[in-house]
Amino acid sequence: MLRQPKVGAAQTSPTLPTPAQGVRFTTPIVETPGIVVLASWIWRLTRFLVALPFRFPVMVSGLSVSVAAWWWLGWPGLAGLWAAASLVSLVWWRAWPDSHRRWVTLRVLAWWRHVTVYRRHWQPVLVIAGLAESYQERRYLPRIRRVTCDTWADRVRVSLVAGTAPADFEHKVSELAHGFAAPSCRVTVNGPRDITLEFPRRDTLAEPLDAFPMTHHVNLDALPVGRCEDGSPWVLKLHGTHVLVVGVTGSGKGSVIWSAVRAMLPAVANGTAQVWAIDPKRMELSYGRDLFAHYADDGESAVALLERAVADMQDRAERYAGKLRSHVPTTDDPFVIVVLDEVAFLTAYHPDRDVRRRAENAIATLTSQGRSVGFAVLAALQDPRKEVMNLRNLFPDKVALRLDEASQVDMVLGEGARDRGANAHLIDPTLPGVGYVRLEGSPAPVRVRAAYVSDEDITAMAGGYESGVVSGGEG
Ligand SMILES: Nc1ncnc2c1ncn2[C@@H]1O[C@H](COP(=O)(O)OP(=O)(O)OP(=O)(O)O)[C@@H](O)[C@H]1O
Repeated sequence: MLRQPKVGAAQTSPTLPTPAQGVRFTTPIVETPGIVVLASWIWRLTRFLVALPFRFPVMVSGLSVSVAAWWWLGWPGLAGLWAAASLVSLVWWRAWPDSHRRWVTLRVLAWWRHVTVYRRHWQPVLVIAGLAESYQERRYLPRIRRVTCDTWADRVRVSLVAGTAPADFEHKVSELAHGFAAPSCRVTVNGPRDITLEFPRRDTLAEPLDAFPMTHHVNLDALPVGRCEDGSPWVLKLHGTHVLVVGVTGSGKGSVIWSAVRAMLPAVANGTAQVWAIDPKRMELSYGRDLFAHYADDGESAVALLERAVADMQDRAERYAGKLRSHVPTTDDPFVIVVLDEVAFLTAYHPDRDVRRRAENAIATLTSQGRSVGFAVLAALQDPRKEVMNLRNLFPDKVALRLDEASQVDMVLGEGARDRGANAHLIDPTLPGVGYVRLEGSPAPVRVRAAYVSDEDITAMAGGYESGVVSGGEG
């Protein structure tokens, strides 16, 4: 029989564990004398005033000079000083706009955003988002160390409360973005208890990008295919890797594939690269058929193409064995990129089991052995689930365009990508070509948009590469 507890034998409080002993010693409550409270306020004010010139040197010196001018020269002196400062700023802005933007405009903007947005809304947003911590009935908030601005985003450097982790912020990026009225939020870890929150001020990728001009220059390790959110070029490495582009229908997978093919054209034209294309939908790649060394559009011919690529790759590997450790594209041994539109057609949807099995074997062999001998696969896929495509981990580089479900983000970009702000499932359907990638050397996903290669561009490309080249231009 269960023992009934005696009335009053075990007293528990909701916040403290059950005491081990019957007699409890507690700290007496002592009222703080008024003089101590006052002294602490005076100390804090003095500390603030002493730190002010170090924290805001330009603002404090500007204010001090203005007060001095008013004190010694009166109102006309102050007006003259401000007129002279405005004139200098105007000349500076006209003559050296970049340095003016860096040293004046963006700094004033950062100060303004610090005061009117981040400091003002910091406490309510963090408390409501659940990022304020409580300990012994006191509330602790992460502290804003600094706000900086560049042309497109605000960066808020934050000191974390001891005992919390950057992951707490990574899980709340959506709340933070909405809380500070930004289109998105990204968390970067700088060091222990030191993170930066990046809030874009506007969507820099809202406008479609035209296809880049064709040039004579090509770098297979960095093909320009679009633009990153910060305005820098988005470059795709194809030589020495394999790339999987995932996105729902209409998300713009074709623009990534065509931008890559377009950027490769100089190498295709001089014979140091070949594009082998598989186009089960017969819509996406058939337009530029003349550009491809080999082309297949049904299950049998697609598998034959893949098996031929495997045979050529193995032949090359045999020739290189013991002599060469990496591939350099030449006309005898060109770089071969196998472009596979809707790879699931071959690996999951084709009615013939034998075709599915042979295709899967060939893709697995190419992706696991092709890198060092100059064979790469660039594949597009709509549904990243394992049942549909169980080879996705053989692709070292992946691009997540608009996806159906939140859970698919980590399937494509790897564990933790969604927590770090890669909200591919929330991409606006009116922005095809927008997606997230993980760039080399950085765990944080970057938002990108592929350039749009129109049907006319493809016709021009297929019609003759030389006629479309912009001489000397950069792609
Ligand atoms: N980068 C882009 N910029 C602007 N518009 C684009 C871009 N990419 C695609 N579009 C537009 O979106 C439409 C659908 O794109 P696309 O056919 O490439 O998508 P998809 O992902 O390949 O779809 P599916 O899987 O059905 O073939 C295109 O017809 C084009 O109008």
